[in-house]
Amino acid sequence: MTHEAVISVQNLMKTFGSFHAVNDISFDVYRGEIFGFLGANGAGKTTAMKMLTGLWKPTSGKATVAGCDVFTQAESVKRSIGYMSQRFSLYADLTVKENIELFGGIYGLSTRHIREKRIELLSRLALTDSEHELISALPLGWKQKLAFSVAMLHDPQIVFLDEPTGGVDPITRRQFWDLIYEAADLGKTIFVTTHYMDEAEYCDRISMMVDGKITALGTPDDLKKQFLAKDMDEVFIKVARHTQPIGQ
Ligand SMILES: Nc1ncnc2c1ncn2[C@@H]1O[C@H](COP(=O)(O)OP(=O)(O)OP(=O)(O)O)[C@@H](O)[C@H]1O
Repeated sequence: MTHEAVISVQNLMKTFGSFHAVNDISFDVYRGEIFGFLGANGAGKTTAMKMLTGLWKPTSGKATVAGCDVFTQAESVKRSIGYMSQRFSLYADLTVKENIELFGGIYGLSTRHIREKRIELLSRLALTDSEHELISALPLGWKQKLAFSVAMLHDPQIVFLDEPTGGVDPITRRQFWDLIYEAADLGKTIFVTTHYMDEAEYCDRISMMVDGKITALGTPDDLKKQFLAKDMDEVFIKVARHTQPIGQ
């Protein structure tokens, strides 16, 4: 991890009528960092992520992602990032190979480049024998690993993961996180939302949102100390109940 900010957010707001779904958030994320974006249901994570991925225009504030302004360069933001969500990732009725070719095409890669990427990716994931299987036939854990690799096909600097491991068992989740670590070691920045507190422990830093605001931000160890908590579960519960950090 370096101290070069690749995501920079200042006083970002998203308002629906008079309701502030994202209310004046500010933070930086550094190159090669694994940044956990946590919060209870309805806290504003998805809204913030939609603004940072160039899908929704913020109401006010400032944000740059991979050097692009989310207000004025939303299309460049989309080209510079990878995105994977549990809800939308691969096409279930296409084969593994077809999905890779489809997304490679969407990302603008040449046929030769897609082929090279496909061979390398399937070999790395030990999926070469499954390339003609339909996505719907793969176990969930494999789908998610494949979806992550497909989100990185175009070699983006930053990848946004929206609850990427929902519904899979702890061992498969751990394997998924090995892929995340490999990507971070290569200098990729990972911005990840999760509801699993064991995964929060794997992040370099974590922010926690409550009612549209970031109410805690730091390394897992910092937050445990700050909130006198034995683990991230306890930190989360204290933050979500608006408990003030000790000494404030
Ligand atoms: N288009 C919209 N119009 C009005 N309110 C919205 C809209 N989108 C989101 N909201 C509201 O903004 C708040 C934040 O929602 P958001 O989906 O960002 O939360 P979240 O932290 O991602 O929750 P979850 O963990 O359940 O996905 C919620 O109260 C939601 O109802």
